[in-house]
Amino acid sequence: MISSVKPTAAVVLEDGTVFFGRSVGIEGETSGELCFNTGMTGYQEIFTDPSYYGQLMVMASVHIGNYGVREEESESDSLKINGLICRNFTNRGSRPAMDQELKEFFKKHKTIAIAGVDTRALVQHIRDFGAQNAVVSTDISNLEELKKKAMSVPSMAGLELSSKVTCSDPYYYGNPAATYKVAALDMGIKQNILRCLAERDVYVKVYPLNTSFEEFASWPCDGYFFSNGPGDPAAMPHTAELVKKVIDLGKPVFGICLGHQIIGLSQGLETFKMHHGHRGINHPVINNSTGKGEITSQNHGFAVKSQSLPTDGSILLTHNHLNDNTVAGIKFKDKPVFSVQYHPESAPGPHDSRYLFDEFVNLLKQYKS
Ligand SMILES: NC(=O)CC[C@H](N)C(=O)O
Repeated sequence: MISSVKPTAAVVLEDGTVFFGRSVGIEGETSGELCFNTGMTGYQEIFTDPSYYGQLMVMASVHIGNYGVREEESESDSLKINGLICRNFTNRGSRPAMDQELKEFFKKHKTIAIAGVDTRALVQHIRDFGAQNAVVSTDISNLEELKKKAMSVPSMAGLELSSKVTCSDPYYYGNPAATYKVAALDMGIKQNILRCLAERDVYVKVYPLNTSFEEFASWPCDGYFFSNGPGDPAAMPHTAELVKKVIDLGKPVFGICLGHQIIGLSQGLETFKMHHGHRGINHPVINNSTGKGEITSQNHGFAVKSQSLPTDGSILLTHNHLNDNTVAGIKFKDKPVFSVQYHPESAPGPHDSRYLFDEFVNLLKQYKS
């Protein structure tokens, strides 16, 4: 135990390991896939990122809540994680610009948060034994029962979750008089992606996941965007079909994270579930054409298999993750299509990779002329 306070909550892993803590928000029980994020800042953006839907978030950073919440800095309209596990949870944030305490935010969105957990040991456990499911509960009277429940949580592999976080109707973002128009498929799109496009003179029409190809392709636009999102990309064959048809239209296409994975799947590439994924704001990536490194924001548990890239050079490996050499970016040789596994919009994280939005806009410009 790292706290002398009596435990009032626990995380029970499917392998039977138990970590104790105390409840800091609402009482109850929640479950999902355990993952950890190593970012030192940016908890609000992380907790509201729709790509985390279905996951229990362990924050490796020790202090959570110390700068409160500012609603307009959310990446979506609600908290998207299934539950929070942290070490120190601060009840009183100190930042003039905050508009509420993180605790209030968790209460408002009815999301369970527990603190006082030995998160260093828990992160090492996930790192050593891989991602696994767990239950978080504020009732710790029957740990055996919680373990059974943890074992029955559905595996993330094979789960389609985008439909839970996509918009219900199409909407527009940005300036209608902007120079460029882009149709975006919302698989769980982060706000900052829309801001990054709008800031570059792009007007975006955002479509729900279940949009037909005919409808998606009917808006007169200069290019297409496929967003980030939760779940297993291999569980979305209909979306891969739509993406393939869109790519065949010949207009510029850009994809981020889940969008990147589905662009890969649409061309016959394969994806796999990683041991414990990449989630943080200092992941090193190399741009293979410039030889330059970039420090990136990442959040993914699946990746494109490098061995599945075609040997004829029709799809180029533009970026690699420097820690494990996994595929971090691809580009089509003969089409204006490219995608990255990481988050150039950051939020949170460094801005090193914003140039990718500029490259997309350059393709839109070339296409228009
Ligand atoms: N941020 C994302 O788009 C995540 C993509 C996918 N759900 C994964 O975990 O790999």
